[in-house]
Amino acid sequence: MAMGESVSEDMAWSLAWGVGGLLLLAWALRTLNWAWWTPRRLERALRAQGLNGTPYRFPNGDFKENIRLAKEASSTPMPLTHDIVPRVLPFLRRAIDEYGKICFTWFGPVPRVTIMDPELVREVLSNKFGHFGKPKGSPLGRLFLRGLVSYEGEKWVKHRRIMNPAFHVEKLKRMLPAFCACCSDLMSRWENLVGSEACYELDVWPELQSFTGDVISRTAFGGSCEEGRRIFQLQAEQAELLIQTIQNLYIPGYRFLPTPKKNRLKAADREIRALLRGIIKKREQAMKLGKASNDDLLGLLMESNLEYYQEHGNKNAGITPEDVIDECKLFYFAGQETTSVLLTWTMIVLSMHPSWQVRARQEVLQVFGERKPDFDGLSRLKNVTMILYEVLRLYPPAVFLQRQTYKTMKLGDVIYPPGVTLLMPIIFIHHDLNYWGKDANEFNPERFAEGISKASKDHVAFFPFGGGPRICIGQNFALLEAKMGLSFPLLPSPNLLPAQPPSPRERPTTRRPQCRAGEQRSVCGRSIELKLEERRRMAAQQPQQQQQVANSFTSQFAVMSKAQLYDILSQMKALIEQNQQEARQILIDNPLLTRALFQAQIMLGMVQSPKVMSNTQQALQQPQPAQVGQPQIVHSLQTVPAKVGEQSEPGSSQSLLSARQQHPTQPSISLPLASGSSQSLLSARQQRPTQPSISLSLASGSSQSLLSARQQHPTQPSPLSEPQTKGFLNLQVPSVTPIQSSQIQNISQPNPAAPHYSNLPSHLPMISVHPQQTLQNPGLFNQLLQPPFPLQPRQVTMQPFAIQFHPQMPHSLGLQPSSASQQLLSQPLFHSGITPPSSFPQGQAPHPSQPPQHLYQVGSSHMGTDYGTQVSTSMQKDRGAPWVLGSSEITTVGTQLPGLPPMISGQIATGAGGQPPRPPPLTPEMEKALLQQVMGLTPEQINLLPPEQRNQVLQLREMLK
Ligand code: HEM
Repeated sequence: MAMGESVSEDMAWSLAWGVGGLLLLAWALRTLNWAWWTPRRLERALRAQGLNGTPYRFPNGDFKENIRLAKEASSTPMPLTHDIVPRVLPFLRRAIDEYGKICFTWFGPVPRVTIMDPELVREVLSNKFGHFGKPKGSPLGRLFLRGLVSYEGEKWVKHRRIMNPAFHVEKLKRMLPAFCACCSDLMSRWENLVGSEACYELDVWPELQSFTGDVISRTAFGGSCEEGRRIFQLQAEQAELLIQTIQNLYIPGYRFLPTPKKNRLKAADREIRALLRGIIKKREQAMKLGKASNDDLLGLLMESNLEYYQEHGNKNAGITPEDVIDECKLFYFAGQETTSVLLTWTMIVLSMHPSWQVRARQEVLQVFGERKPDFDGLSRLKNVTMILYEVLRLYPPAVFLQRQTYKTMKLGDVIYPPGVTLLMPIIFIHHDLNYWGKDANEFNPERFAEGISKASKDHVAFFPFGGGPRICIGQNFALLEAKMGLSFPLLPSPNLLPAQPPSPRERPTTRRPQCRAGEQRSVCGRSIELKLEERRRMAAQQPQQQQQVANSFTSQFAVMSKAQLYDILSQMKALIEQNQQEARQILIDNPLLTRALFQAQIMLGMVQSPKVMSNTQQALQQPQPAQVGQPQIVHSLQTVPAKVGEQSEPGSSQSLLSARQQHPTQPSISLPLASGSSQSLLSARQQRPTQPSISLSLASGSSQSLLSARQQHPTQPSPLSEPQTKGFLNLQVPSVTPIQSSQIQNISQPNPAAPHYSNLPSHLPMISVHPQQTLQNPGLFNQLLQPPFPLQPRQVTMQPFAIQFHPQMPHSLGLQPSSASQQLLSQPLFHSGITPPSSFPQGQAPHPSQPPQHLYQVGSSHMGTDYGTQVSTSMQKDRGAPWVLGSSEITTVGTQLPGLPPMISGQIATGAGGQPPRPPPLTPEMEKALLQQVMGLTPEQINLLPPEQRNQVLQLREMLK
C-alpha cells in the first residue's frame, strides 16, 4: 500500500513536472514567437515591398535608442523656434531622414510604419470596420485608462452613441457658466498673486493645468466638483507614476512584478473609482427624486444612457456604472492635459508674437467689451480661432496617432500583414513644408483666415483632433474652453487697474522658488511671466484727461530706451501690416498717440529718403475720404541707426530741426520698417547700463496702450473710456518685441556664412536678446549671437521620458504631455520682466556674424476676415465632409485688401553717402504740437534721454526760448 502510494506520488510529481515543463515550453515558444519569429517575419514582409527601416533588435526594438535620443534632445535647452519636431520625436525624425517618409521602426517587437501622407492617414482613420484598430496597449496602461478611447467594435459604437449628446453644442452652451466661473476664479487667483506687485512672474503651465482640471471637475460633476478635484489630483499622480513605470516595461516579465509604483498606481485607481462610485450614486438618487441638474457631463451621460436603455427596452442595453466610471476618468485624462497644453502654448506663442496678442485682445474687446464671454461672441472670435488653430498645428497636444492592422490590409501600394502598427505623426504632417509651404515652421495664424480647408495644400494635413469616426468627441468642448480661457486674460478685469506707463526703475519680480507639491511635471523656476500693470484712469471725453493721456504718452515715451521705442513702433507697424484699416483708425482716432509715436521717431533719430517716402506714400494712398488735418499713415523704408546704443547719430538732430523747415500739406507718420526695428533691436543689446531700465512687459504694455488708445476716442465707447479704472492682464512679452516670424520669413536671406542658421526662424536672434534665454542656450544661440549677458548656468529639469509615454497608452494617443511645453516653459524665455537694458554688460556686442538680412521683412497685406460667418466653434464645420462626420465646409470670404508693396532688402533706403535721409514733412500744427512736447519735457525726462538727443532737445529748447 505504502509502496503503491509512493508510486502514485512519484507519478503525480512526474506529471506535474511534465505539465509544468510543457507549460514552460509553451510560454517560451510563445515568447519566442512574439519577440523573435513574428518580428522577423514582419520585417521580411515589409522589406520585400520596398519599405526601409531600422533592423529589429531583440527584444526591445528601438526602445532604448528612442529613450536615449529623447533624453539627449531634452537635455539641451530648447531653441526658441516653432520647429519642435526634432525635439519632440528625435528618433522618428532621424529614422525618416535616414529611411524615407514611409519607413518602419520598432516599438519593442512590433514594427511601426510611419504614414506621412495625409490621404493615407485619412484612409486609415476613416476605416469603419475596425481593420485598422487601436493597438491594445499594456495592461498597466489599461488600468489607468479605459473608456471610449480604448474600445472597439460594438462596445465603441454604443458608448460613442451614448456619449455624443453630452458634447453637442447645445449642451455645451449649458456648461458655459461653469467655464466662466473657472475663468473668473483663475483671474482672481492671478490678481491675488500679483497683489501689490507691479509685476509678477508666474509659471502658467501648472496654473493652466489646474484651470483645465477645474473646468473638467465642474463641467463633469457640477455640484460634486470637490470630489472631482481629488480625482483630478489622483489621476495626475497616476499619469506621473505611469510615465515612470513605462520606462521599464520592456524588461521581460517586469510587468508582473509588484513594484511600489505599480501598487500606488492601483491604490490610486481604487480611490478614484470609490469617489466616482459615490458621485454616481448620489446623482442616481437625485435623478430618482427629480432633483438632479443635468447640465454637467455626468448628468448628460446618465440621461443619455437612460434614453438608450429605454429605447432598447433591455436592461443590458445601456452602459454599466463601472463603464460610467471609466468614461468619467477618461474625461479627465483626455480633456484636462490636452487643453492645458493648448492654452499654455497659446500663451507662450502670444508672448512671442505680440502683434497677434494685440490683435486677439482687440478682437476680444470688440466682441465682448465688458460683457462676460458668451457662446455667440466666442463663435465670432475669428482671430482667436485662427491663433488656436495655428497653435494646434505647431504644437498639437497629441503628437501622433496609432492604429494596428488586425488583418492583412492594403494601404497605398503596400500590403500590411496583421500585427503592424501604423503611426500617423500629426506633428510631422503639421510641420511638413510640402503641405504648409516654406513657412511651415513659422507662427502664422493668417493661414487659417479662410478656414482650415484653405490653410494647407491638403486639408487633411491638419488633424489635431484626429479624424474619421473616432475624431475627438471633445473638440468643441476644448475649443470653447480654450477660447474662454484665452478671452478672460485679454479682457479688462474689474479688479485690476489699467496699466500705467512702465516706470523706468527695475521692477521686482516674484518667482516661485519651487514647485508646489503634486506638481512634479510643472517646470520649476522657469516660467513665462504674466504681468499685471496698473493703468491710470482715463476718460477720453474730458479734455483734462485727454491732456493726461497726452502727458502719459509723452512721459512714457520720454523715459523709454531706444529698443523699447523701436518695439512700440514695430508693433504699430505690425498692426498696420496686419490690419491697415484698423491701424489707420487708431492713429486717426488718437492724434495724441500719433504725435507721441512721431515723438518716438524723433527720439530715435529716424529720418527717411524723400524718394522712397513718396513712393511708399503713393503705394499706400487708399481710396478713403481724405482726412484733412489727420496724419497719413505711411510705412516708410527707413535707415535705422546701425547702433542704437551709440549716441552720435546725425539724423536724430536733423530730424527735429529740419522738420521745422518743412511745411508740407500732408502730415505723415513714418513707421519704421521691422527690418529697421529688428536691426535696432539687435543693436539695442549694446545699450549702456545708463539707459533707464524698463520692465519688459513694456511691449505688451505698449501694445496695450495702442489698443487702449483706440478706446479712448470719444466716439468709441469702450471699457477704458468709462470713468472706472479697468485693467488688463498682459501676457508677458519679451522686452524686445520679436518681429513676427511669419513676416520675416518672406524676406529673410540666409547668410551663407552661417549655413546652420538658415533653418532657424529669423525671430530667434531678437528673442535671444533676453538674458535668460541666452543663458539657456549655450549652444547654437551663443555661438551665433555671442550673448552680451552674463552666463549663469541653469539646470535643465526635463522629465526625460515625458514624450515617450504615449506609445504605451492604451488609447494610442501620442500625447505630448508636458515635454515640449515643459521644455519651453522650463526656460525663462518669456518672463521678460527682468530684461532691463541695464542688465547688459557694458561693451558687449552682438556677434559680428549676425546676419542682419535675417531681420528684414516685408509687410504682409493679407487682411483678416470676419469670422462672423463661422458660427460654430467646431473644426468639424471647417472641414471636408468625408473626413469628419456631418461636416460642412466653412468658407469665410477672405478680403484681400490692397497691401503694401513688397519690400526687399535692397530697397531699404539709406541716405546718400550713408547719411540718413531727410525727415518726414510736418504740418504747422504738428510742428507746433511737437515743439510743445519738447518744451513740456521735464528735466528728469530730458536727463533720461541719450546724451546726443538730450543735447538736441536742450538746444532746441534754448532756441525756442
Ligand atoms: C485640445 C484638446 C484636445 C485634443 C488636441 C484632443 C485630441 C484628441 C485626438 C487626436 C483624439 C483621437 C484619438 C485617436 O484617434 O486615436 C481624441 C479622442 C478623444 N478625445 Fe480628445 N482632444 C482634446 C480634448 C478633449 C476633451 C476636452 C475631451 C473630453 C472632455 C476629449 C475626449 C476625447 C475622447 C473621449 C476621445 C475618444 C474618441 C473615440 O475614440 O471615439 N478630448 N482626442
